[in-house]
Amino acid sequence: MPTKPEHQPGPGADREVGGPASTAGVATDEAAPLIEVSDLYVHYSMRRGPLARLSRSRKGGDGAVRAVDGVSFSLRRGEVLGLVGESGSGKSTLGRALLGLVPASSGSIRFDGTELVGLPERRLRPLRRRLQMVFQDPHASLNPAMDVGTAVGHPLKIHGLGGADLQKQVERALEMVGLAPARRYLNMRPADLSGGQKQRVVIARAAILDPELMVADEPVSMLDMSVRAKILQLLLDLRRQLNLTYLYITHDLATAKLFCDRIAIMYLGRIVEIGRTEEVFANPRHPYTQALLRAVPDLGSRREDESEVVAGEIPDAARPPAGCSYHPRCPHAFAPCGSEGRDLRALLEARWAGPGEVTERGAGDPAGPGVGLEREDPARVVRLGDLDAAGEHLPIRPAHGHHAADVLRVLTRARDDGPDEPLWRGVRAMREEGGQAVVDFEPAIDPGLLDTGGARVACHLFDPRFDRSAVQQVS
Ligand SMILES: Nc1ncnc2c1ncn2[C@@H]1O[C@H](COP(=O)(O)OP(=O)(O)OP(=O)(O)O)[C@@H](O)[C@H]1O
Repeated sequence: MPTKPEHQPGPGADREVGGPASTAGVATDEAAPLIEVSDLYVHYSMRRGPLARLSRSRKGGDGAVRAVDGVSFSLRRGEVLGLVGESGSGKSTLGRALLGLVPASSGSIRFDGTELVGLPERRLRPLRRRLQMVFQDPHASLNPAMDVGTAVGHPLKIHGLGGADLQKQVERALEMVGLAPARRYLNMRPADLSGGQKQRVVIARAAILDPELMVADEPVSMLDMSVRAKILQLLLDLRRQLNLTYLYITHDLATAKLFCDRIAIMYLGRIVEIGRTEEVFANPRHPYTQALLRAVPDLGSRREDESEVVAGEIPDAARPPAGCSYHPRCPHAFAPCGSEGRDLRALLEARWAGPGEVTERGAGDPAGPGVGLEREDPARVVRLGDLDAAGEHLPIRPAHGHHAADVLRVLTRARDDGPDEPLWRGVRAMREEGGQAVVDFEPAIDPGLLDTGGARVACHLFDPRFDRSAVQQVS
C-alpha cells in the first residue's frame, strides 16, 4: 500500500509543457519539445532482503523508495534545464531514467516523438547515441588503463560508427573540448591529466557521438573552483556548436544561475517549482526554493539570517510525508499541507530534548501527583509508537499507568507552549475516545504544480481554494 496518495493535481496543475520561450503549439520540428516527460514514477523496489524487512516493519511503508514520484516537464531543443535539490531528492534517478539507465515504474518519456518507457533494448540501443550523460567524477568515468585516444573513440566503435577516419574524429572531438593540439593528449592516460582535463575527455567521449540530449550530473562539483566556470563555459560552447540540449543536475544554485535557461527545483521525487532562471531567482515562490536560495552565500542579497538554511533533513523517500512532502520543514505549512502523527512525535521528542520545565504529574504518574521541575519525557505518558501511524484520525494509547487525559494534557501543553508551530494549523481536534486520546488532523492534500503567472509552483499557499489567513498572521 502506498503511504502517500497518488498525485492529485490542483487547478491549473496540468503538465509542464515547455518553458516560457517554448513555441509549444506551433507545428514545426523546431518547436516540438525534444523531451517530454509526463507523470513519471521511478520507484526502487526493496521487497527482498533484511533492509526491506526493517523498512516495512519500522515504517509501515510498501518498501519502495519513491525516488521519482510523478514528474512532468518538457525540454526544448537547445535549452538548458537545471534540476536542483538536496541530496536524495531524486535528481540523478530522473536523469538516468531519461536515458533508460533505470527503468521507469510508470509514466511517459517521449524523446523526439518516440516513447522510451517500455521500449525494448534493441530499439533503445540506436537512440542511446543521441542521449548522453556526463557524470560527477571524471576519474571514476575513465578506465585508468585506457589512453585518451582509445577512450574517446570507444563509443564510435560501440555504435559501429568507427570508420577509417576514427582517428580524425577523435582529434576533432578533443580539440572541440579544448584539448589542443589533440595529438599531445592521445596517448596520455587519466593519471597524466588534471581533474579538469579528465572531465574534458569525458565530455569529448560523449560529444563525439553528436548527441542531442546531454544529461550533465554534477559535472563540475568534484573539480577545483578555478576550473568549474571553464567547464561550464565549454558545455555552453558545445550547446551552440552541436545544438545540444542539457539537463543540468546540481545541488548548487550558484552554477545553475549561470548555466540554465530554466530551473526545476526538486524535492523528494517531485518538482516543486519550475520557471525561467531569472524568475526563480528574483521571485522564489516555494518555501523550499526560498530556503535553498537563502543557503547560498553567493546569492547574499536574499540571505536574511546566516542560520536560516533548510531546516531539518530530507525525509525518507520510502515513506514520504502526507500531503505536501515539504510540510514537516516548512514554516508556512497550514491546514491542507498535511500535519500527521509523525510530526507530532517529532515535536514531542524535540520538546523533551529541550530545556527542563515545570511539569505537573497526573494522578496515575508512578512518581505520584504533584509539580516538579524536570524534563517531561513524553514516552512516560504517551505510547510514542502510536504516533507513527498514518491517517487523519490518530488514536494514541496512554503509557502504562496513565490515562487518555494524561496524553491530552501532554499534547495540550505542547500546543500551549508553541501555538505557532505549523503542525497545530493542521490539527482539527484532540479528544478522548474509548480510553484513548485521538487527534483529528485536517485532510492532507497533495499539491500539484500551479501556474502562478511566472513560475509553476506546487504549494498550497498559491492555491486560491485555501484560506491562507492563518499563515499570514505568522509569516
Ligand atoms: N539503486 C537504488 N536502490 C534503492 N534506492 C536508491 C537507489 N538509487 C537511489 N536510491 C534512493 O532514491 C532516492 C533518490 O536518490 P537520487 O540519487 O536519485 O537523488 P539525488 O537527488 O540525485 O541525490 P544525490 O545528489 O545525492 O545523488 C534516495 O532516497 C536514494 O537513497
